[in-house]
Amino acid sequence: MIPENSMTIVACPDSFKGSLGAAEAATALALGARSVFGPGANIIELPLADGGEGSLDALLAAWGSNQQTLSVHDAIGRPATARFGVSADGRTGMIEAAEANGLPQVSDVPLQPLRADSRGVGEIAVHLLNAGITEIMLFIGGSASTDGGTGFLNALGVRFLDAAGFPVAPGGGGLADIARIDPSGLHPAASAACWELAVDVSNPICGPRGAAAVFGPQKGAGADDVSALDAGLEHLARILAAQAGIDAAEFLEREGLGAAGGLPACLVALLGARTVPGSTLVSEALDLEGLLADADLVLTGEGRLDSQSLGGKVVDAVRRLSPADTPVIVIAGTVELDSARCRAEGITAAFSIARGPATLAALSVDTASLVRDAAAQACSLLGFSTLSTRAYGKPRSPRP
Ligand SMILES: Nc1ncnc2c1ncn2[C@@H]1O[C@H](COP(=O)(O)OP(=O)(O)O)[C@@H](O)[C@H]1O
Ligand SMILES: O=C(O)[C@H](O)COP(=O)(O)O
Repeated sequence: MIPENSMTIVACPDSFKGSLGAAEAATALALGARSVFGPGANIIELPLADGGEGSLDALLAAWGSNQQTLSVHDAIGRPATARFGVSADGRTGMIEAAEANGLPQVSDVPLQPLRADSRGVGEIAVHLLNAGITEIMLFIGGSASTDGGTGFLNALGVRFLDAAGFPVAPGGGGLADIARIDPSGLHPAASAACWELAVDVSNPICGPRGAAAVFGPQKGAGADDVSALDAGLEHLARILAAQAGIDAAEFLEREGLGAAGGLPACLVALLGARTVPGSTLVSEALDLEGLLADADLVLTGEGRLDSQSLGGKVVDAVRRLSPADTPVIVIAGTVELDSARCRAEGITAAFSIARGPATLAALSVDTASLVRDAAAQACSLLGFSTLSTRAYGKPRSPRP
């Protein structure tokens, strides 16, 4: 064991999708580091998320608060239970939208791409507003709905009416019938609240890269459904832009509005929500930059380290927020980036957990102990160079 009393190590991985949660991964990295640096090392476990699944757990862990649950409706209107969080000071509420409108929650029945809506997410928001919460963070993605956020706003009291003055059908299938949006019943605390919307994709609301064309098929939409949903979203976006005094052409092309079936569209136009990349909102909420500032070593990880990892995912946030002279080690199931690319991108080194040829199924069974061991291997080498030179080797990699 290499003793090092003053060393601070931050273990801040994403989950290994399908095989290990972020909290378990952080613990495995920490155990690996501890086995090398001993009990004196200050090891901070900080499970992270990129705004998708796991974001609620990451924030609850960091806030030290318990999850709460609420009876809501799932994407097809069935009773469901959704988790959400509230910060210890009671000011900030946190919603992981897929808890209510997630695709997995409705995969026990045939998918209903035209009917599915985001009402249940809005029901959580209403509960938070009723509790006096003034800041609401929404992590969206993995949704079953393509309704442009109309279900959400409807839960908050906004009415979407057809030409005859009747409420349109719920879901993306009703969007084309909207003639008028009536905000007169909007929850009284909604406009004054601060809405932060963490988007997991940068697609616009409609068009070939839009919510319906790109994500509709995974929600069960066939070609005709995609056309109907896309036309409905464009129609909605034009009405919203006109109502909110936003330039329609710019609104139709704005990045991120196509996340979670266009859910941001209504929130941005009617509630003034700010959209941010998911990993950015998680990092800000956890003060990742502040924690990394004091680190002597940063250990992170995820299932697969590839080019996508560098585009707004956890590893991207970690490498960008780590001080330039702090080693950043990635432990991953699959490492697609070679060493030159890693160094060029501000990752000191990346190691796969695989010790030899293995199937994903085999690696998945034992991921925690493999992560722990790979972390120990990396720490042994770093500890050796650190303690023998006291210069830490600081392999200067340019942070982008
Ligand atoms: N234990 C594991 N061993 C090897 N590869 C893994 C393991 N767990 C996940 N993966 C790989 O990582 C992929 C998921 O990547 P990940 O980085 O976790 O999620 P995402 O890319 O969605 O952020 C899986 O499809 C699989 O190929
Ligand atoms: O449509 C959605 O819910 C997402 O923004 C994209 O979904 P995915 O990240 O689960 O593919």
